[in-house]
Amino acid sequence: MSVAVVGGGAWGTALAAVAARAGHVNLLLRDPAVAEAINAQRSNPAYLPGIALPATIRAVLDPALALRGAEVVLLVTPAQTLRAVCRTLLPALPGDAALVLCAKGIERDTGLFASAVVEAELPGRPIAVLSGPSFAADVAAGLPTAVTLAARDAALADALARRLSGPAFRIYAGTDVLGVEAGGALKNVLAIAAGASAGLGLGASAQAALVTRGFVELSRLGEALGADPRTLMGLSGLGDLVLTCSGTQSRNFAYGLALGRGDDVAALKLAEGVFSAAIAARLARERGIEAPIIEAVAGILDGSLPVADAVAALLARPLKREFETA
Ligand SMILES: NC(=O)C1=CN([C@@H]2O[C@H](COP(=O)(O)OP(=O)(O)OC[C@H]3O[C@@H](n4cnc5c(N)ncnc54)[C@H](OP(=O)(O)O)[C@@H]3O)[C@@H](O)[C@H]2O)C=CC1
Ligand SMILES: O=C(CO)COP(=O)(O)O
Repeated sequence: MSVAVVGGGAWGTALAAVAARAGHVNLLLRDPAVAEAINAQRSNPAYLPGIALPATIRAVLDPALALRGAEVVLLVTPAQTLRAVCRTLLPALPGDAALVLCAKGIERDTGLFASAVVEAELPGRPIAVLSGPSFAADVAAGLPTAVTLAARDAALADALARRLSGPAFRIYAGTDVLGVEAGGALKNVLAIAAGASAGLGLGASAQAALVTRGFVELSRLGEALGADPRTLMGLSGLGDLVLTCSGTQSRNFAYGLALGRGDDVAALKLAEGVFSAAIAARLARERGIEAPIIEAVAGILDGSLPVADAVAALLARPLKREFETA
């Protein structure tokens, strides 16, 4: 299967590097300087400095050139850009190409996950989602990584998992599209909370409590949205939550850390949780799901809740059972 990747940031470049080990890959991006660096120097200094890329990646600026003959197209731009990117690609997209959606977020104006956005913009296309605990730099460097790829069509998921896996990049196939998307989007919001806790110096015990109670919120909301609990317990849910809450290699954690320390966040890298927090809180509220950590992150980000007050509010919640027994 011939592969094209849309988005030459950290994750698009890393996924292109894996896919290019099994054959030529076109990488569509929009910055001529990055394209030149990839094609001439086999590196992406803007997004993955110091990592050597395979010669079988060709960086391309023209969608028609990049997508010609593509059987699999990975969409790897930020979640809020997905709708516009679909519209840009439409004229050049081969009719039967399978689309693999790699962004982790919720469209903030609509509350839709990536698959629903793409189904609306490019109806009738074969769609899969890829998510899981995987830092781009680790994947591009060939370090062992495992992620999930889900498509409603199980045979498609299996075929894509085989094509896109690499010697150290293991893709587990599944069919729970919504579950994979929910875990990927919600863990980013929770990682901001974990980072803020670290920035406030609340200690390792608080961190563990936040991750654990955060997972309860991810599970409750994910299940209310239709996710299979086993998916939420898997790589794209619990697995990615643990990774993203583990330290500053995560941009979402780093963003929360800066908030907790009272530092300026303006120049920080992409943190998808910033864009998903308010809509995640709204989705929870609409379904009557208690999600105090997600609510707190949304309040901190919209400026209505000072970070210290968020901690006080979480600690002031009434004591209750950890879970209800039958
Ligand atoms: N980095 C990681 O470790 C992982 C990231 N992800 C997810 O992948 C998605 C992308 O992240 P990542 O690659 O890291 O982000 P980066 O910030 O590293 O790169 C974003 C890329 O998207 C491009 N882009 C941004 N806006 C548009 C637009 N409107 N139209 C076309 N291209 C656009 C940028 O182009 P330009 O340079 O021209 O601005 C850049 O190439 C996110 O949802 C993230 O959560 C998932 C797993 C791991
Ligand atoms: O999704 C990721 C790891 O699985 C990357 O996390 P950040 O976007 O927080 O860096």
